[in-house]
Amino acid sequence: MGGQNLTSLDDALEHLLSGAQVIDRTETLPLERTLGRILAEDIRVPADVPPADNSAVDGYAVRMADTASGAPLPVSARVAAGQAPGTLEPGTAVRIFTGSEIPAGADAVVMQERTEPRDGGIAIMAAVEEGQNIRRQGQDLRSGAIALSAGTPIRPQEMGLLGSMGIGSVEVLQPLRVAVFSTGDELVDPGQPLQAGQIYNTNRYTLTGLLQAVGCDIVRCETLRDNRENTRSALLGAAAEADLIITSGGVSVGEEDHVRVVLEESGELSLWRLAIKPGKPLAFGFLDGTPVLGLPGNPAAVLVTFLVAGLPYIRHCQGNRRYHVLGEYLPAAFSVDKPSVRREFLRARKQANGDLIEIAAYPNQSSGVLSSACWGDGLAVVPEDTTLAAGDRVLYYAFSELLG
Ligand SMILES: Nc1nc2c(c(=O)[nH]1)N[C@H]1C(S)=C(S)[C@@H](COP(=O)(O)OP(=O)(O)OC[C@H]3O[C@@H](n4cnc5c(N)ncnc54)[C@H](O)[C@@H]3O)O[C@H]1N2
Ligand code: MOO
Repeated sequence: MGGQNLTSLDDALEHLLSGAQVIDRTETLPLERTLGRILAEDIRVPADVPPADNSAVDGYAVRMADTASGAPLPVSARVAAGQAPGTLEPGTAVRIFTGSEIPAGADAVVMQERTEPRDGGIAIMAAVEEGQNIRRQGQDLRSGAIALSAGTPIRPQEMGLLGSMGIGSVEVLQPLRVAVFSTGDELVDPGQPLQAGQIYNTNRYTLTGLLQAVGCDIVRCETLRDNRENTRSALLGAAAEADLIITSGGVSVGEEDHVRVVLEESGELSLWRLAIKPGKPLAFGFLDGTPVLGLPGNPAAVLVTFLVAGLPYIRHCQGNRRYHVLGEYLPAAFSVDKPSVRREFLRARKQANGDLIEIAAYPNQSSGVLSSACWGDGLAVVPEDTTLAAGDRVLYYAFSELLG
C-alpha cells in the first residue's frame, strides 16, 4: 500500500494476475486465419525441415575430391528445384539451383560465378570446402522437437513456420469475450448535436480500438446512464455472456459513481484506488464470477489504465505466455519538480536531439486531454516519490511495445 490507502501498481498487478483465469475454449483454425491467436497445443515437428540437404545457391554440385586436380568437370545431370536429385556420377558436376536437393555423393556446391565453361564442362576457379553452400536437412527444425509451445501468440513468422512443417490447421484459444460500458448522463454519441452539459463519448471508441488491437471479441458495447439499478442489471446481464466486463467512469467517490457501488453491493470489489496517475480510482472485482475492470472516466486515464493494468490481465486471460514488455531508459527532455506518491505515466514520445534520442512529454498532462496520447507514441514513467531533471534517464514504453 502507498500513501492515502492507495494500492501500488505492482501489488495490483500481482493481485489481478494471481486470480486470472485463462480461457478454456479452443477451436481449430486453418493456418491463414490464425494471425494474432494463441496456440492451445504444443507443436511437435513431424519431419525435418528442410526434409533433405539442398543447395543455397545456383551452381554445380561436386565431390570435393574431384576438384583437387583443377581439371574441368563434365556436367552429367541437371537438378531443378522440385526434382528428385539422383546420384552424382564420379568425376562430374551436376547443374543445380537454389533449393534443389543435393544429389547423393556430392559434398559441396560451387557457385556458378566461381566457375567458367571450359572444354565442354566447367572449370572451378576457387578452392572448394567440404559442405560449402549446402543447407543441411533439419537445419531449421528437427523431427520430434517442440517447435512452438502452447501459449505462443501467432505472428506472421509463426504462421510461416507452421506451414513449413506441413501443418495446415492448429488448435488455438478462442478470443476473450469482452463487454464494454461507458457510463455517464453527459455522454452523447458522435453524429448528434450536443445540448448544454453534454459531451461526446470518447472512451467507447478508445476502448473499442484497444480491444480490437489486442484481439478481443466485443460482445456488448453500451452506454449506461447514471442510474444504479440500470447499471446493476446491465452489468449482471453482461456477466452472463462475457469473460470480462470493462467499464469507464463511475468508479470515483461521487454519488453518481455507480459501477463501484454495484460491485460492492452485488458482487465483490477486490481492488480500488491505485497509486498511479492518471487512473487513481481504478476498480476491479467480480459480478457472478465474471471479472469487472472499472476504469476511470477521464479519457487519458482510460488509455493509461487499460495499457498498464488491464492489458497484462487480458494477455494472461487470453492464454498468452509470451507477453512481456521491455521499456527503455532514455534521457528526459523535461523535468518533474514535484514528487508524487503515485507512479506517473506521462504521454510522451521519442525525439532526436542531435545524435541523441530523448523523451519529450506533452505539455498538458491533464487526464482529460486525449490529444496528449495522439501527439505521443508512448508513456514515460515517473516513479513514486521521485523528481526528474532534464537529462535524467526516464523509463519509456512505446505504445507499440505495450500493445505487442
Ligand atoms: N472527490 C474526488 N473527486 C475525484 C477524484 C477523487 O479522488 N476524489 N478522482 C478524480 C480522478 S483522478 C478521476 S480519473 C475521476 C474518475 O472518476 P470516475 O471514474 O468516477 O469517472 P466519471 O466521474 O464518470 O468521469 C470523469 C470524467 O471523465 C468524463 N468521461 C466519462 N466517461 C467518458 C466518456 N465515455 N467519454 C468522454 N468522457 C468521459 C466525464 O465527463 C468526467 O469529466 O474522478 C476525479 N474526481
Ligand atoms: O487519475 Mo484521474 O485518472 O487523474 O484523472
